Amino acid sequence: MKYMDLVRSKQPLVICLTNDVVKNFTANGLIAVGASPAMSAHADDLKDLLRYAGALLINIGTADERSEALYHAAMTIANAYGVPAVLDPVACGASAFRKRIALELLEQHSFAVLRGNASEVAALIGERVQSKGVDSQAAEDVAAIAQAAAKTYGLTVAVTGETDAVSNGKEVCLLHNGSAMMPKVVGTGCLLGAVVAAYVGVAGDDTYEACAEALSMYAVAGELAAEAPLGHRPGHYAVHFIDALYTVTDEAVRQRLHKEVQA
Ligand SMILES: Nc1ncnc2c1ncn2[C@@H]1O[C@H](COP(=O)(O)OP(=O)(O)O)[C@@H](O)[C@H]1O
Ligand SMILES: Cc1ncsc1CCOP(=O)(O)O
Ligand SMILES: [Mg+2]
Repeated sequence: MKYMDLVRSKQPLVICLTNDVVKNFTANGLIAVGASPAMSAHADDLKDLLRYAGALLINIGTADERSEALYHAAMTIANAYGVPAVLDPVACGASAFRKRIALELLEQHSFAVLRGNASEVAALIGERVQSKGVDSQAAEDVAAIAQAAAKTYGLTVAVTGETDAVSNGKEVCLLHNGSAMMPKVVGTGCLLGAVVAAYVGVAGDDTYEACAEALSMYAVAGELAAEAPLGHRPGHYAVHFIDALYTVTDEAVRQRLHKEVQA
C-alpha cells in the first residue's frame, strides 16, 4: 500500500469545496488518513491555498449559484497550477440542476477522478440507475458504468456501492470489500471523494492505482469499524470508522482485500 504510507508521511493539503452536511466529518476523516484539510469559500483565498495544495475536491452536495461559480473559479486555478481534482457529483442522478452543474464542470475543466455512486455516474453517461436523492440502488454492472464514464470523460472513475469499480478507460478493477454500515452514516461517500483526492495528490501520474488503493484502504477500514464494539449501531460506527481510518495497516488491507482485475 504505497500511497497509504505516502499520505501519512507527506500529509498533503486537500482543499475541499464540499457540502454543508459533511464538512466536519470530511475534515476529521482527512486528518485520520494523514492528510491536511482546508475548506475554502472564496476565489481570492483559493488562489493562495491551491499553491500549496496536493489536491482539490469539488463536491456539489449543497450547490447554489454562489458555490457553482466558486467550483468553476477553483477548477480554473487548479488546472492552471496543475493541482489534481476530484469531482463528487452528489445526487446528479436525481436532479436536473445537479446534473447540469456536473456536466458543465466535466466539459469545461480537467478532473483527475470522478467519484460517485452508480446512480450518479450512470446519469452522466445517459443511463439510469434508480435514486431518490443522495443514495443509489445497487447497479448490476458497476464495471461497465465505470469504464464507459472513464472513456467518455478521459479520466479515472470510481463507482461505489456494495461492490466498487475503478476504471481509467482501459483497465477496470472491482473491490468486494466494505460494510453495509457505511451507508448508515451520512458522509461516508463524500469523505471518500476527499480521501481519493489525498491519495491522488501524492501519486503523480499514477491516478488509477492511487484511486484503487484509496478505495481498498477505505473499504477495509469500513469492515474493521463494523467489527468494533457496538459497530452495528450507526452512532458508534461513525466514531469507529474515523478510528479505523487512523489505525488501519498495510497488512490488514492486504489480508482482507478482495480485488478482481478485469482486462
Ligand atoms: N452495501 C454496502 N456494502 C459494503 N460497502 C458499501 C455498501 N454501500 C456502500 N459501501 C461503501 O461505502 C463507501 C461510500 O460509498 P457509497 O455509499 O456508494 O457513496 P454515496 O454515499 O456517495 O452513495 C464506499 O467505500 C463503498 O464501498
Ligand atoms: C444528505 C445530503 N444532502 C445533501 S449532501 C448530503 C450528504 C450526502 O453524503 P453521502 O453521499 O456521503 O452519504
Ligand atoms: Mg455521495
